[in-house]
Amino acid sequence: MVRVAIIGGTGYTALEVMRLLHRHPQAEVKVVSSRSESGPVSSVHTSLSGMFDFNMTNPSVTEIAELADVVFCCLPHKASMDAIPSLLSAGLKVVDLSADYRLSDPSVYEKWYGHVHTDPTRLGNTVYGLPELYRDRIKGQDLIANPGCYTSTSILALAPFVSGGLIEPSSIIIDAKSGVSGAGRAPKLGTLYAECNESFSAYGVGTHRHMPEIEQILSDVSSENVEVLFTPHLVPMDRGIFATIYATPKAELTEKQAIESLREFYSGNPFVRVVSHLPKTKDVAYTNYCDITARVVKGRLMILAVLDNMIKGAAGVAVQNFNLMCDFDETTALL
Ligand SMILES: NC(=O)C1=CN([C@@H]2O[C@H](COP(=O)(O)OP(=O)(O)OC[C@H]3O[C@@H](n4cnc5c(N)ncnc54)[C@H](OP(=O)(O)O)[C@@H]3O)[C@@H](O)[C@H]2O)C=CC1
Ligand SMILES: CC(=O)N[C@@H](CCC(=O)OP(=O)(O)O)C(=O)O
Repeated sequence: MVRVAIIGGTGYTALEVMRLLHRHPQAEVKVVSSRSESGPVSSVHTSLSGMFDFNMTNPSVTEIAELADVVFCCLPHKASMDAIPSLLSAGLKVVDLSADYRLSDPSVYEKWYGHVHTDPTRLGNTVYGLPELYRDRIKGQDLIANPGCYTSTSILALAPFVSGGLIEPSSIIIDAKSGVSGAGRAPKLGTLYAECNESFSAYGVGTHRHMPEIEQILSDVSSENVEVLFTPHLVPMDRGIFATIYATPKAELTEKQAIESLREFYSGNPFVRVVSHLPKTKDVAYTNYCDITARVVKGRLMILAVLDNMIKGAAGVAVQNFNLMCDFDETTALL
């Protein structure tokens, strides 16, 4: 049995990690750490009643290392890189759900996140936890940088086409929409009910920090430098990401060929479903699936992809990475 600690216990992704690990036969959640709460886990996350009734605590790193083997670090970026070096030094394995270890260049991190990275030597040496692309590298690692929700949707949709050299690498436009839980549980003006309900807004136009993350990974799987225009939108629904992506094929491409390229690339990958219908966020809600299809319209390629931001976009892929790190079946607790 692998002993697990979860840090940032009151947050949304922590809740989803707990819900998934509850049915994991080889993992036991021993610690749920919180700065702000000390009562039973199930008093904060009432949907976990009867499942996690022990108290949240705020243990030291040494205490966590005595009680656990693997940490799911469910903190915001910046707080995460403050916590992770000492967790690793204490011999713990870590799945980091934040963005702190995803980018490989400290100066790119500083530019997009607006502060200096305090653990820069690990950037560029930490494996990006998208199993469909980096499965073999994830196995046996001590630290995994779990991908973002918009980024997973966009990268999974585009990887087959950029790696196959099928599209112009600077022609890509990603129009992405997220449910409100993507912004986390901490109260913010923009996610108050009266601000976002019955409203649909774009944000971070040209400045969103997921743009360099998408470009870094797509350039890594392609032989060319990939540049994208990425625009996120907030949609008044609880959960789900929908990405509509446009790109110019390098040579004539039929819809059948485009869908076939997706099918070939994801053959043997249990959590990417290449579908022929137009996918909906409800198709993947509460699941670890990413559903993708493609269309060719007026000679342009359109790729449409959906996933649940808190499962395949965060906690689900984190458990997938945990399974790979611990040499368990990748699908354990996820199907
Ligand atoms: N929500 C989503 O769909 C996705 C989230 N992510 C990433 O996962 C991470 C967690 O997200 P999510 O669960 O939604 O976030 P939440 O805001 O819901 O929860 C984060 C938790 O971290 C703790 N925390 C907050 N600020 C600090 C701080 N400054 N120092 C230490 N602890 C802090 C709090 O827990 P406590 O008070 O209990 O200590 C808080 O509840 C983030 O990095 C996020 O960007 C990634 C993909 C998708
Ligand atoms: C709706 C919403 O606010 N979404 C978040 C993205 C959440 C996520 O996946 O991001 P990280 O893990 O990279 O923090 C945002 O735009 O910042």
